[in-house]
Amino acid sequence: MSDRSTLPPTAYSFDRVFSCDCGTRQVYEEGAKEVALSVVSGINASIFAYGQTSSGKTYTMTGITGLAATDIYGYIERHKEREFVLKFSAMEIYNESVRDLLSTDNTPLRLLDDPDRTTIVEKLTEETIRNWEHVMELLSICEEQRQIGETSLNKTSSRSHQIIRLVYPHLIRSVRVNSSPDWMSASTLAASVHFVDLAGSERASQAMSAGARLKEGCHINRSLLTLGTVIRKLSKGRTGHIPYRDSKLTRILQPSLGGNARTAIICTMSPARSHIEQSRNTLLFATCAKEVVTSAQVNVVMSDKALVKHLQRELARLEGELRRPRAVSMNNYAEEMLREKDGRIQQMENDIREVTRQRDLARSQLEDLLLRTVGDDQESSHQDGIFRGSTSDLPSACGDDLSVDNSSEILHSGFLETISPQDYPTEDANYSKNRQRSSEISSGYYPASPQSSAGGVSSEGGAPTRGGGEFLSLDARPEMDDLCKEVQCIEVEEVSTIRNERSSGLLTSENGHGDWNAEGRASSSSMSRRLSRSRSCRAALMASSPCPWFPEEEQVEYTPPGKGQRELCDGRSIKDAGVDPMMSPAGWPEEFERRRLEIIALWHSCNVSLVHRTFFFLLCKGDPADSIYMELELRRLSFLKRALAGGHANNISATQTLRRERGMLCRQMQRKLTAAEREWLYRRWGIPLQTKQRKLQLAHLVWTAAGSVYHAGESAAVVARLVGEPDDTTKRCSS
Ligand SMILES: Nc1ncnc2c1ncn2[C@@H]1O[C@H](COP(=O)(O)OP(=O)(O)OP(=O)(O)O)[C@@H](O)[C@H]1O
Repeated sequence: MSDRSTLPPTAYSFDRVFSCDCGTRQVYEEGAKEVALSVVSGINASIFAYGQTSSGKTYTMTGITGLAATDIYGYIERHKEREFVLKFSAMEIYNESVRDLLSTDNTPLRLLDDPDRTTIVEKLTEETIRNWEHVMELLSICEEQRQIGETSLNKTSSRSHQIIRLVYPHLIRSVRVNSSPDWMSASTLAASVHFVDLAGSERASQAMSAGARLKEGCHINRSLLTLGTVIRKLSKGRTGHIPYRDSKLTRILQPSLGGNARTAIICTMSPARSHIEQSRNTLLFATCAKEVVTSAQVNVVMSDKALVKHLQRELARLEGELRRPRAVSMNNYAEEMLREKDGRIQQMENDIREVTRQRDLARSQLEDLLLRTVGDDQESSHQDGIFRGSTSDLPSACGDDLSVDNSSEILHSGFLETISPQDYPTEDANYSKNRQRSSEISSGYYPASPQSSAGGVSSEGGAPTRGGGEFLSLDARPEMDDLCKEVQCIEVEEVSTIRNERSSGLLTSENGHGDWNAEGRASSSSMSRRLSRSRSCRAALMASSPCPWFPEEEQVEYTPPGKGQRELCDGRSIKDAGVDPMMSPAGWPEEFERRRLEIIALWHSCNVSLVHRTFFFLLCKGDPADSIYMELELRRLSFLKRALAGGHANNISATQTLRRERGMLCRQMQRKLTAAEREWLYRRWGIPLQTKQRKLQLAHLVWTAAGSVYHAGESAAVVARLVGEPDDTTKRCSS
């Protein structure tokens, strides 16, 4: 008794079952066409015929191959937009040798493995199809070339496995590949369809083979046995080793059996009762084959050029994606930076415009002021017969009407006369007197310190001469000019002209204290304005200082801005001239002190020229009109400070200039001061007389305290003494 579980099933189910009288076309249409035409979509296809000898495999496959080829070619004809190449090749596996059916050369072909795990039949002929007739011609060639032999069952029994392959690479434009978001402008699909007519699967005994036929049968059965094993294993789920390589048939058909292909297996059977065993085997084979699952997919093949193009596009896309988030943030950052820069540039432009406007305004006011004061002075000199008077003459001869030139000169002569060797601190009486005097004079400017009064102005001191009051020697001038470059110059041609005019009697002073008028206003447009002169205007240019080197009369007397006195030299009101109209007269002294301290601190931090500091300091003494110049200076220095902080200005250069300037001061001490004067200065500045580098020390002491008005005044006095001369002072004090 046999075990029921080992018995073959009595019923089988398949996709299609065709009867004996069913035509090949129907088999093709219902069982093979769809699979065969997969190739035009880029999917590999395989159609097998399996069955015992003489069951009609060759008959069926010949028909199906022809019909499929016709349909494929027809499809190509209907789709002219596709560039295609249809290639035809055919081989047979006879006695485990692969032979090219399109070649007369019977040399067995080698099988090679390629990296895609497919098997390549080396040197297999591939015919490019020209037309449908060409396909038919090639099919007939294959039929003729195939090994056939007579068996007991089939006079023309196929003794080999025939594989006809149609390779269908074709170019398709605008297809979407692998659900990629990018449409490829062109892609090449490459697929092939195999038409496999297997040799008969009968047993040798049944075929009653002998001799050569028996040998053939052994090989045939070996291949079919391997095929059956592969199919059976694949039907169980691809676990374990699949023995594709055990036969050439399974090696070549590997992609069609369980890989990337749609496969149709047509099993043929003989209705004869005598073949029931073979029929059952065929049914079992078919049942297993039905369980095999393949993984067919569209095969996209690109040319190197297309591939490079595609990869470049893909690379650009990925780079773009990578860059996009950063680009967005970078763009935001860059935009923010640009906005900030634009804002700064705008601010700087506004500052420059404002500073330029105020500079021009101040310059014109100063020029007017100079015209008036110079004229005043010259007129006074003419009237009193004093062109460059001594300090002793000043109170009586000039009174309030000191000109800039004379005041500057007096500044120097006052120093030399006042700080004459006999007046030096060795003269204790004068020293004490001067201390007292200086304290009085320096009200509002200097702290009452012993030093501030040391060597004070000897306004009561007789009639000193101008001994030693020489100006810079010629060889020192270029150096000075160089160092004073940044001090803006007032062009004094006009002043000279006026001097000439005045000397010819065009301008006269009405009195020593009151207003000036221009008698020649009709002949001189520049002088046509009635120039009102106030003590405040004069003070703006007076080199007055609490320093003891300057006479008492030179000290600026603070004039609170008020009605009638808030008028500038050119007759404009302070408001018109840019002075803060909101500034109350009462608040100006405090504001003046605040601004002056601020300016001194900025000079220090910006390494501003000592000469510039000196003249500015000496010029701005608290007159309300000074607010213009001080505001201008503040803006200029603030701008410079920002530029230095931002690296837009050369601080090193400024430092070097400052160092050279101090060197110049050191040399000027030797040139312009007597030994006694120098000694007095050393004592005053606390420099031991035994020190070797006394002059250098002093030069490096001036203008070094950023927060002391007193120190600034002392420094200004020293520098003015060393570098100043009337004309230079006038020229360089535009700011
Ligand atoms: N459906 C059919 N209609 C008419 N004749 C058929 C049909 N199928 C097969 N034949 C005929 O049967 C004979 C054997 O067929 P075929 O050669 O195709 O068998 P086979 O399975 O290929 O045999 P083998 O394995 O020995 O090559 C042939 O003469 C063929 O013309």
